[in-house]
Amino acid sequence: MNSIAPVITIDGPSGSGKGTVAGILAKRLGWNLLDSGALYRLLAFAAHNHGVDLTNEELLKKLAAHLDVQFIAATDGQLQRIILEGDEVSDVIRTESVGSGASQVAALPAVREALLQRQRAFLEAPGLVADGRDMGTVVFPDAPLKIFLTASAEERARRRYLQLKGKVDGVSLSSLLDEIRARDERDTQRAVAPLKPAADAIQLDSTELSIDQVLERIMSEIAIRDIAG
Ligand SMILES: Nc1ncnc2c1ncn2[C@@H]1O[C@H](COP(=O)(O)OP(=O)(O)OP(=O)(O)O)[C@@H](O)[C@H]1O
Ligand SMILES: Nc1ccn([C@H]2C[C@H](O)[C@@H](COP(=O)(O)O)O2)c(=O)n1
Repeated sequence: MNSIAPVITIDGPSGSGKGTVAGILAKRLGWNLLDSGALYRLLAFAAHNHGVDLTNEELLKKLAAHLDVQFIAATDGQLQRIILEGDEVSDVIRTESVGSGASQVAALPAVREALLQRQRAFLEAPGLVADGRDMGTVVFPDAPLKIFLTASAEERARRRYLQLKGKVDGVSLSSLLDEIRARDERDTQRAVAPLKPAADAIQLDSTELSIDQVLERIMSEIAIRDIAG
């Protein structure tokens, strides 16, 4: 176990429920939270604002190293807030187009390298819940509990549809399914830190499970390992 504090990693494809589960778990345990996907989303969003092409690895690396971002922890009545260059961007970075841009910049080795230390710096006492694609394989390989959360692409598209319906114009189930499949393909097939379960990860298929059932499973793994004090 890390000498600073324990880490629980939750990796998996888009829409599997990682972010939801990681947020609830961090709150329940009173631990810190790393939403690593938000860093890639912020980079894609900042690149768009600064007119940087999503294939320009050298400029993206510099932008990643100097990203002016603040994560404000969730409080009882409020979700975590994200501030980029002084502006609140918590909602605008959640669109599927920013997600797609994030998936493109995330395939660039220099970008991943530039964001590595920034992600590891989230590890502070009393502990960290980190969600993403390579938390258990690359960023925190010594984590005492690694979860790989999946669900069928159809179920993930259905969840996303329910999440966006009424909030985003022109959203359709079939286009969400296409986007999820395209993102899965890019995230699993890239050469560097592809989405895959760590050898010692517990694989959890949430297709037929509620959020509470997923949390219950993870809490029982925490209890078995006695990692939360
Ligand atoms: N087990 C579940 N059953 C039903 N709905 C769920 C479940 N888990 C998550 N959801 C819902 O699915 C949607 C997507 O979940 P979430 O954003 O946590 O996924 P994610 O894996 O973090 O996706 P991304 O990687 O794209 O950020 C949310 O609306 C969430 O409430
Ligand atoms: N550890 C991570 C986290 C995210 N990414 C990339 C791949 C995703 O498609 C994109 C957005 O992530 P999300 O917010 O949907 O979890 O960012 C990654 O490569 N590694």
